[in-house]
Amino acid sequence: MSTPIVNSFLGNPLIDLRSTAYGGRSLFARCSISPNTLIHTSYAPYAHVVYNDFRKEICAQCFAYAFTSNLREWSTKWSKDGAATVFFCSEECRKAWKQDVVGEIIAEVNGALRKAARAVKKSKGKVLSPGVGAMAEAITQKDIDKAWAEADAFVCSKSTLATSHAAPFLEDMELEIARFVASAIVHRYVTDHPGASAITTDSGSRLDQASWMSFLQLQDNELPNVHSRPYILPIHLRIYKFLSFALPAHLRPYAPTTVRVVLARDSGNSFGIWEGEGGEEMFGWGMWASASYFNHNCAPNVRKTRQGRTLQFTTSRVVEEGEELCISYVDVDQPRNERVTALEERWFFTSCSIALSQWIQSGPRLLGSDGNRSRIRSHSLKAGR
Ligand SMILES: C[S@@+](CC[C@H](N)C(=O)[O-])C[C@H]1O[C@@H](n2cnc3c(N)ncnc32)[C@H](O)[C@@H]1O
Repeated sequence: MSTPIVNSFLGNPLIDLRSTAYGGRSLFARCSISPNTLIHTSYAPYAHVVYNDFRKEICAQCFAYAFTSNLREWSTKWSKDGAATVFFCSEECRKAWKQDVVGEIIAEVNGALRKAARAVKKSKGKVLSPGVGAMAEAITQKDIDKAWAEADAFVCSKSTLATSHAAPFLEDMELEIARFVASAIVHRYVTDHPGASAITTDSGSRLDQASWMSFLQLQDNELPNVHSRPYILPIHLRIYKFLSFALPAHLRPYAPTTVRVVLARDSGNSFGIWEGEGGEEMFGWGMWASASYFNHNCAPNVRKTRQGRTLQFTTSRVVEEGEELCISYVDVDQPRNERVTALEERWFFTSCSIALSQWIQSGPRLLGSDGNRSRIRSHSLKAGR
């Protein structure tokens, strides 16, 4: 059965989602738009993770950074037996977070995942993933499907995942990815169990308009991602097996239908959670589903800013009726070859000829003072817009 189309932009008089000939779907101006016009707001990430190293320094609600306030860590906390302790910049943020039960469940899950990771490490139970290394160069969709089917069979045979001896060991960064996926599972669970949550979709402080349906419609980048980084498939399979072992029992049934879907959409659609405009640090990353329809241009006409957990998109110049609305995925001040490499490796496209020719003609001047500095930070596994 095909997934019904969820168009988050319906009803927005300014912008429209259309197909392009060069790069999937993209957003276009429905009318002439003045500079500095807010054209889209994406209220909260559907899935996100703050790196464990930043846990005490980042407000769990608004992502404020303690060091910006000359503090080493936040002192307002929430804690519960078995859950990961959560830190806030203010009582107001703590209250807002408490009101939205998703945060509390995620904290409990993070506690459970950490405990499971320790148990696995202690038991030294490393399970080798289905071998894909040898064929990584020429890997096809069929190979990937087969590897996931094998992982499904492994996960479904209860005995294999009954003890930590059988569950795979995850490196620190892999555990961060597992926590990211788990946050999407919690959102699904809470949506399916409205009694568990005070979540509403009409308030700016709650879930994005994004539902699981709209999440499913994000571009699936599994194959290009595996081609670009062949080592990622065994990692993804390990994360799936680990979560199937480590998730609390009520969330475990979501793993088979969620883990692969989220991992296939993470690359190419996620945004880094940065210190702020022009900030140096990336604290983690998230997926704001409705924010992921802006295509890239090295001479962008839209600027992305983050206000707490909300992403806002604002025009940086006059945009004509019918013109495409683009952000830049990379630092426009980077040398051209670096931008091209980053776009190819992380967003899987090379056909940015229009964007590049515009950039070459105008130079970085045109992009100058709009404050849009979406940088790419290389990491063994992650890079963020
Ligand atoms: C965040 S998504 C943007 C929305 C996407 N076009 C869609 O249909 O879902 C990023 C992906 O869009 C495509 N894309 C974005 N900008 C592009 C460009 N300038 N040239 C070619 N493809 C582009 C690439 O496939 C990239 O991985």
